[in-house]
Amino acid sequence: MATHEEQIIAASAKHPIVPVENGYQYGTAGFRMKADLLDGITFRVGLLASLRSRKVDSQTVGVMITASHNPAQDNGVKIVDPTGDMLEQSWEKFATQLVNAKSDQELAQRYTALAKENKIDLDVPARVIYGRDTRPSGHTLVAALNAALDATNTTYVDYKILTTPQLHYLVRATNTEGRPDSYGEVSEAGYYKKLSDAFVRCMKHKKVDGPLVVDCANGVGGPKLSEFLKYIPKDKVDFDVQVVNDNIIRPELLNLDCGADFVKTKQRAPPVPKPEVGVRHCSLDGDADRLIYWWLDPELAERGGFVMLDGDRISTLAAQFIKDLMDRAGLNKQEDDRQKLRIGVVQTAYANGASTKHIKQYLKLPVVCTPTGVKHLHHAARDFDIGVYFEANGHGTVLFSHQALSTFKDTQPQSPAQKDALDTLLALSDLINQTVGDAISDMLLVEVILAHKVWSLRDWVMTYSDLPNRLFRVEVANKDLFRTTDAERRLSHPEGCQQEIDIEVKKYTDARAFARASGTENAMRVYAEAATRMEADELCDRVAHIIHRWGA
Ligand SMILES: CC(=O)N[C@H]1[C@@H](OP(=O)(O)O)O[C@H](CO)[C@@H](O)[C@@H]1O
Ligand SMILES: [Mg+2]
Repeated sequence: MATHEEQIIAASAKHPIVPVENGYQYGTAGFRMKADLLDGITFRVGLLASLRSRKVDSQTVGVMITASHNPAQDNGVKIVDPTGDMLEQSWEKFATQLVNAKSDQELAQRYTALAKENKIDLDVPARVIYGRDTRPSGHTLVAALNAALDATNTTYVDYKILTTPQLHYLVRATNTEGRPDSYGEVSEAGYYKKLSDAFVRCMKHKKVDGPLVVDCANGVGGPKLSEFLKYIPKDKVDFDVQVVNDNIIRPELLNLDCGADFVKTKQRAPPVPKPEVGVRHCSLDGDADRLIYWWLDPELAERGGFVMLDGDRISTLAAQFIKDLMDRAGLNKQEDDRQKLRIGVVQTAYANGASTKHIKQYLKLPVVCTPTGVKHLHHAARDFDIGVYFEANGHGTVLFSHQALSTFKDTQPQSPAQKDALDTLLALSDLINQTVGDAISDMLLVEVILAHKVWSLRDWVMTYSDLPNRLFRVEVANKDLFRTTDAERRLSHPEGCQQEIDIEVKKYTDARAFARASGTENAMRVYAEAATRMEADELCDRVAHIIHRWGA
């Protein structure tokens, strides 16, 4: 029988890597690029997934093939850990090492070396499950992945087309099957049943505030949302959803002038289908893990008629609602601070300053700022019993600790109102995807909160006023010259650059600006906010000039 190394060498020869000058790096979103570069990379990620499974006592590891909001010709591949979280950060460098091996032989040797260094027994079973978004290239990448799984004697299940959060759900459900902490039935249908059951429990005696048009970016969210809607019992909840931009037959339409990323970055409605004034809308991204609400409101003229409710808004809404429920459930009353459940919000530097102020001063909750990338937010949110985290772009979720869940379950209610609050908290913990940000689950969360509060989108947006802001992309010769500190809010390098930014920021009212190298693109990003639109634009311009000059 051929050894592992021989099997890997033979299989790898059919999935060659395309060398690039600076090598590949497992980044915020795994490996993501033009799909035609990804065959060899996906093969090698398959090798790592099998090592990872063997490292974690043969638990099931996930692989997701998606490029989210990127154009249709791109694709990407990333690993999901057994808990449903993203790949443990200390393993990202192993992915980078395998992918940058120069030959099939070197690859096989690195594989064996990694196994040895990490004390991985290559004879124990390895289990992997995987899914992909609607991109046509996903099909061939799956073949590369299978080849690696076969070469390493890994057992696998192909879940075919899924949203990214569905795969995360399935990984956690698989690894908790039959246990007291079972995450749900191990199937796509199980995911729909869990969400719809929790939604019905949350919506007892409540009504959804009118129709909702959901723009699915012409991605996987379209068919999956339509499927999910079939699970909602019409006699229990009247949820009038119109699914639009759900054309997955023409792949070139994916993320084209629609979807959450378009809405957030362009700050305008997708042109197609023509949005109706006053109707509630939301947009998902290409793999359905981001969510942005919006509508056209001619009466809010200072917003140009287009009003957007982004990740910061979802996060403040959720934090306030959960805090209020905990008050009503009598859980914030404990005299002893050590017994209190700690609720907190995690944001990045891109969160609008007005949202941060609102959370601190009005909701009186702690706010933590982390570097960009959901893995950082997810990690920080774990430090709370109830950790609410969202990136401004609409990616996020709420994490409940074991302590929080057992408190919700074990508290004996003294009144019907208290019972109701405790039931709702428990139902919310099932409704919210705890593994990763999930646009479908987050949308249901928003609908539940608005229904409980009997709020329109306008009521929601009136909770505070966003500071006008601008996000700008600056191309520089070498973005690596720029290094950040203080959760990316300041530049430590090149020395002297931050001082110049500080001088500009001081010239404006309520202003804030920062620059950082993008982790997903070869460019610098500059963000600025200030009291007025003009000031924010001008400040952004000036900081962009500074970055341009230092980066030349
Ligand atoms: C300003 C911005 O939206 N940045 C995005 C973007 O990261 P950059 O490192 O800024 O390219 O892509 C990340 C992955 O999707 C996402 O987590 C992040 O929020
Ligand atoms: Mg996405």
